[in-house]
Amino acid sequence: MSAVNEKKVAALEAVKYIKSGMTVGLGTGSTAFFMIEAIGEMVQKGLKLTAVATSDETEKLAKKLGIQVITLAEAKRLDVTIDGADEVDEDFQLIKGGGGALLREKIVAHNSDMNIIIADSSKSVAKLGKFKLPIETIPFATQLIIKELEGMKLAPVQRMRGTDDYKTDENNDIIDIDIWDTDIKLTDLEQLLKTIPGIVETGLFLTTTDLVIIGKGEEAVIKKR
Ligand SMILES: O=C[C@H](O)[C@H](O)[C@H](O)COP(=O)(O)O
Repeated sequence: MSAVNEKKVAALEAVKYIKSGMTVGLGTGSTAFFMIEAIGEMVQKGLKLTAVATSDETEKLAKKLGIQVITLAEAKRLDVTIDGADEVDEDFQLIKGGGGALLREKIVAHNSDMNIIIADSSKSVAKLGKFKLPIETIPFATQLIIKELEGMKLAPVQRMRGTDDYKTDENNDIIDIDIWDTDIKLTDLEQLLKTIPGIVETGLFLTTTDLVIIGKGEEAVIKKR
């Protein structure tokens, strides 16, 4: 079965956790797309909910499908957030941010009572780091941060869109780094990166995930923390 179908299988399983009256965090990306589409159909059929979007792209899609989008400040707290991931390991640790939405995604995850990650089977890994870890940086500091990360042997590469610097929804830069060979523990690496002024957030989501739903063939494999 194709990755696209596995994404859909996982998404359709995840939306079963949504109940009427909930405030739902909507993730970003090609897997989250199927979840948002399914929620749109549920809303069309009369389900009442409010949603907080993790990116401009998601907000646009949700509104188009008739989902009521509110701000995080209005929501105050979310019942459940459903989002994709670039990699997920057996300890519910993730790399996210392949689509550049990691900052708002991490804020929304932090403010949710439950976080469900949906992914196709290719995202499930024994060890994180084949996927380059995105980190979001303030443009003022980006070039110096790149130098610092080079010194840490993390092979930083600034993300580009054509010939321009890639910009996030918060108008920041993304640097993708290679953590595969690092012997620093992920929790220590996260802490270390966050001590560098100008690094706003990293794509390491180490503690927020409660439930992982992997589409494997026609089946949805559910893993609870
Ligand atoms: O910035 C993007 C998000 O973290 C996505 O959830 C992640 O990149 C996975 O995206 P996709 O479902 O398209 O593989």
